Amino acid sequence: MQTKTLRIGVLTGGGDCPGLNAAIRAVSKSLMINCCAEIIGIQDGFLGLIERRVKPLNYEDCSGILSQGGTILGTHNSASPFNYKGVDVSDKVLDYYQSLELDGLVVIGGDGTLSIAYEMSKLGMNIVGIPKTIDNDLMGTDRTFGFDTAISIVTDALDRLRTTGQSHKRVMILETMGRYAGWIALHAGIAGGADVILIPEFDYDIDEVAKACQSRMGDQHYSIVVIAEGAKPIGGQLTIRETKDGGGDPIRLGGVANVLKLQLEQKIDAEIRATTLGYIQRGGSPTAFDRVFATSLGCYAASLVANKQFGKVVVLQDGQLCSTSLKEVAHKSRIVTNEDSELASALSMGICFGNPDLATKLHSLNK
Ligand SMILES: Nc1ncnc2c1ncn2[C@@H]1O[C@H](COP(=O)(O)OP(=O)(O)O)[C@@H](O)[C@H]1O
Ligand SMILES: O=P(O)(O)OC[C@H]1O[C@](O)(COP(=O)(O)O)[C@@H](O)[C@@H]1O
Ligand SMILES: [Mg+2]
Repeated sequence: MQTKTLRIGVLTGGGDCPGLNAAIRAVSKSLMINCCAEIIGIQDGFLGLIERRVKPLNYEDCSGILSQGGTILGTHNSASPFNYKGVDVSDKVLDYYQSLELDGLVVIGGDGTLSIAYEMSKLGMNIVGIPKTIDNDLMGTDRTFGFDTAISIVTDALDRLRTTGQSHKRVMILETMGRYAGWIALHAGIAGGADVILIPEFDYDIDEVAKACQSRMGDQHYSIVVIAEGAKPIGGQLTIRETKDGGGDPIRLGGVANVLKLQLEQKIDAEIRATTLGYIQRGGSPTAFDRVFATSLGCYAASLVANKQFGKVVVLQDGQLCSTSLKEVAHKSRIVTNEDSELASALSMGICFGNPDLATKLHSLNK
């Protein structure tokens, strides 16, 4: 009796990030090598399932892409089957999935894409998730791929801002991405030796920030401030770059570095310059760490598919790869908490977070 070839779809959804091609390559090659699977690439995330655009991926398609940024499949960060131009087309997406005769679908995405994946799995799709995003804000995993590359890019930018800031005796502000989570700013801020790190999790007191910058002006004559795009002053508003219609969160953040510059100019006697790094943070080649991590996640996902362990997402917990249910990660977001060990290190190094409550936390740690 002839056994049916396994047919597996693969899609990448949400904002692109370095390592997507490494993950596509790993899950596809691993399934081809170990299960003789046929791989169907879904184009542009869930939009490809809505608009019925797919292309078979062969072994050669998945070769030579390990170090490439972006995604060979394309992606989309506002298309949802549950809200496509205001209409719920999830039943049509399910019909299309069935007509493709797929045995399963590997969804490489962040919190938004994996929330869609969870809802589609409840309708009957066999889905395995792989966590990606520069934001590192996915619940249930200690890390997502793309994050390491993003923080190394931001760290490099901070090293460069330091030499120009030092030469001109200026306050240099750098704005990072990350939506409502401060992971990129926190980790790159530590790696880049920032004096001030402002993140969405803790609203900042402008007087605290001004005090930290002013004291550095008298001593070192320059200072480095890292601010996450989702940070805001106590009692203030988010800085919104644009709102986009479509599914999910319509808010696109951006521009807070300039807001902070204007606020600080009222408070301190120093020249201030603001830089917004933007999409540079998620373009280009992944770091060696992200290549290895994305490869491991892809291979683990392939083994879940081979064992028909659907409704799961591969995660990293306490240094070990394992899986959790899509339900555990859907409709949630992981942010920096008071208990975070890197936050504690930063506080202990005297980095200002513009928040007196956090300084109190440090005092209680030292008691
Ligand atoms: N909580 C949610 N529930 C359902 N769908 C969501 C949710 N959040 C976002 N989405 C959908 O997922 C898309 C991708 O989310 P986004 O956060 O941009 O990317 P990522 O998958 O990288 O997190 C959004 O545009 C939206 O259509
Ligand atoms: O590409 P857009 O629509 O401007 O979105 C920008 C957002 O995407 C990100 O780069 C990545 O976020 P996701 O991983 O959720 O897609 C955020 O850091 C940023 O706020
Ligand atoms: Mg997201």
